[in-house]
Amino acid sequence: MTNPVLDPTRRAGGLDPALRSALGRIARSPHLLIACDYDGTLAPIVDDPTKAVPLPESVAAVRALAALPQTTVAVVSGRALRDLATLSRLPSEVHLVGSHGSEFDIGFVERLAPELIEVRARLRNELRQLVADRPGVRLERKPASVAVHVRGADPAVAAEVVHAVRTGPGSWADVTVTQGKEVIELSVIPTNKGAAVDQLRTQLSASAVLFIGDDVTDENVFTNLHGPDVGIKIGAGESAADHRVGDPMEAARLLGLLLDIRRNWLFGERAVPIERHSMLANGRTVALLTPEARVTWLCHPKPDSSAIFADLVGGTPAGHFSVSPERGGIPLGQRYRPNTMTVETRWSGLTVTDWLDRPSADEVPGATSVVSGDSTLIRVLTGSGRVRLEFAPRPEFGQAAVQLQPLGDGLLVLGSNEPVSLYSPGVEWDIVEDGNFETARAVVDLSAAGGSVTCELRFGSHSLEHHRLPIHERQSLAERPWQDWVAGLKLPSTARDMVARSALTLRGLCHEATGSILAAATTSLPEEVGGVRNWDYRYCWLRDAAMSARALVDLGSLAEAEGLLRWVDGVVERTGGHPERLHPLYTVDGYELGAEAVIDTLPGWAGSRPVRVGNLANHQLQLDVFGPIADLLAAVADRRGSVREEEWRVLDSMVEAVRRRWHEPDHGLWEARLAPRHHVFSKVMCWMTVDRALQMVRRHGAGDRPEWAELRDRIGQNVLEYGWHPDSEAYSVAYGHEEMDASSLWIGLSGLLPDDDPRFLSTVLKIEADLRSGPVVYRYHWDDGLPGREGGFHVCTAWLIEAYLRTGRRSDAEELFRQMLDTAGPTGLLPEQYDPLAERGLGNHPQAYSHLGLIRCALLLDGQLTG
Ligand SMILES: O=P(O)(O)OC[C@H]1O[C@H](O[C@H]2O[C@H](CO)[C@@H](O)[C@H](O)[C@H]2O)[C@H](O)[C@@H](O)[C@@H]1O
Repeated sequence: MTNPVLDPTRRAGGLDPALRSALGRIARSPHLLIACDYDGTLAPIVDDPTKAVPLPESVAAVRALAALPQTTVAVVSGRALRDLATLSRLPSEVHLVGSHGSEFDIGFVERLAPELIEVRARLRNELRQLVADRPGVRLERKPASVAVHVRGADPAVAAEVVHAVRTGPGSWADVTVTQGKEVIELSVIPTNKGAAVDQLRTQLSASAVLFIGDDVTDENVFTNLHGPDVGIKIGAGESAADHRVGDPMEAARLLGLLLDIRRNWLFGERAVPIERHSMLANGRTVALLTPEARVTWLCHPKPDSSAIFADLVGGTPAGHFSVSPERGGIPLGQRYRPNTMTVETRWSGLTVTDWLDRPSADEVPGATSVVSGDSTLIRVLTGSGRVRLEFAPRPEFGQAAVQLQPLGDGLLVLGSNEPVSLYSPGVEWDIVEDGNFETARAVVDLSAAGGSVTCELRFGSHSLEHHRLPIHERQSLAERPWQDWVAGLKLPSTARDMVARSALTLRGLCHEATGSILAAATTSLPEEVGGVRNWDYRYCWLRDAAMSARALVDLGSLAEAEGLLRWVDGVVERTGGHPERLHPLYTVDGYELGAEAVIDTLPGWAGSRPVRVGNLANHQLQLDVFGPIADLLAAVADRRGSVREEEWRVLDSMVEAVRRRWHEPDHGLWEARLAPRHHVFSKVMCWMTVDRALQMVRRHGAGDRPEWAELRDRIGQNVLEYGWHPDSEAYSVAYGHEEMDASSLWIGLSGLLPDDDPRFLSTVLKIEADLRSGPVVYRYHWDDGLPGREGGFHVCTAWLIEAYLRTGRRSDAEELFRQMLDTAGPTGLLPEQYDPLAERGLGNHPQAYSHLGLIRCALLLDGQLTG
């Protein structure tokens, strides 16, 4: 394709919008190869080739780009490699390719065959004679070629020389002719910058190439570009490049802009602190809001499906729905409406009220097709000012092309698997295209709109009809079930509001249709900023879910436990009579997860890559999982006063599974990707499974099971004997391993050891000494085989608080609990971890473990639970 020559005086500030948008897109490639020509591109053309040095602005940009992760920079020049290295003085991170692509710095310089050396000698000799009496013409010798420069010659002489070279030695067999700016070059090996760039692309597995060049010799690179690649020609002349800039200085600015965009994308600059996000939920869908009311995370149709808004881990290009006052400013605050999952974000003159609705035919008599039974995200904007809206849905984690079609009172989202529509009466959308994606932008004047505008993002529906109920009634309908539910809880007086919010959060993580409970609402929020400990928690772990349901049972709500136990029943049934083959986690539907995968188009929260979906822990052996379920069954049975038939069946299966496998080493609850060990926690949980089963049969009239009692005692004796590490004077992480692990507190918390047993007391002291750091307790400090480190783990903090209480250290328990509460975000939510040095939350958010720990501690401190 040939482009018209653009105004070469154009400055980067006035960069062609198409080029700016192409730069924005390619800057977000998972692995980007940036290849630049040298003379005329990084270095302005000068008369004396030995004086061509790169612009300092270009050097700064390419150096910084080369230092970025997943980014490779190469200079592909017609110059001899050695000459290029000497003149450019670029650092070794920048790959150099010389002689028009035949000399590489990374290991595949071609050696000349003897016959080619002979041709080169003839060539040098012939050209020397040819230019001998031509003033201003000079030769440049390279390893496999000779360049004849005519820039210094009179134009008539130059033309004569070029003709003589071309028709003379240029016509020899074995000689390749390359003509550039005031230079003609004869090489004894075929050269082709296009092939060289392709070779680099393959070697580096680059997902896109950006190439900048000025000369005719760069054209075979431009011709080879395809797909997401971007080619930029400098200056005038025919070109196959899609874009053009005026001169090397403009190219330098362009590289600077690319650096800014890519760095921003890779490191998620200005990432919102994790704990400051609020969660919306309706028992079916979860979404996260930033403190500025930006919808930053929403997966659909299930909470473990792909995200349609993944801004949280991918920045703006990964999809968001933003609202803000046109005049700017930061919000005055954000809060949950009391005892609901409705979030209000307030600026001066603007309040945004967000909730996830679940319209149902029962609630809305005579409703029309707008009622799909699926989720609707409702955003009510009230106030008096002008408000800016940006709606950028990006289905499939931003990997599916999307179009927005204005229709009637809203927009249809086209390109998503499920129908999605945005009903937004009174909003005039401006649709902007960016590659395969469209974004809708609007400014609404709330005063002119009567003080309020409502946007309804309808999932599972393409209906843009008006809902017959007024919005305030729909808000009440959505809020009442939450309020009624909280009103029915037996909340402690200790941290009452925080406990209520934690309970609502756990309830929000429940997937009502199936009964499963998510471990957290997100994937890949990092355990270390910039680290690789990023996991997908949008699934139902047997352990976490059972502990969550247990916390709600303790608050007096059995429905979530009943739902979960039905889900567990289905999962156990699908093992085909082999409960010992239970996986640690399942999809919300109760099925096995697909393979763990990385979405390399997403840079991660604050640049913490990779972003993973799925979870390899799915294939681990974790023998502890039965304990929390048996504990939940026992708690439910005690509350309800009876045991259901399917619950006995599940209990029998669990005890049988423990009987068959308790003596095996396993991967343990922290899911370290290491060889199996005899984990103390797993053994204690096996003991607890049988202990709670016995408790149930004894309390609920199913007679005694002496063989269970014998099994329980055998497991108990085993772990008490082998789990103790004499050097640590404590129960350690695993048999024969000295390192401590917070989960070993369960030697006492489970009831296996009495509270006043010296071995428990000693274990508590050792864990406190080794693992507590200010307001948090780390899981462990042993080498789990992964690079980097992590924060303190909230649920471990909760376990230590319980251990303090059990061992008579109430004031320590109260103090640590207060510190734990202080780490929560402004709306009361907790992620998985906390970094006591940086004083910030880490890990997936909100995390069920953290909230169930908070609830249990408050109940214990209040004396409502005896432990
Ligand atoms: O592929 P490149 O990096 O652009 O190299 C092409 C040729 O560049 C050099 O010559 C050109 O730049 C000189 C300095 O500005 C200029 O005086 C000359 O007229 C240009 O043709 C270099 O000397 C050649 O070896 C390269 O083949």
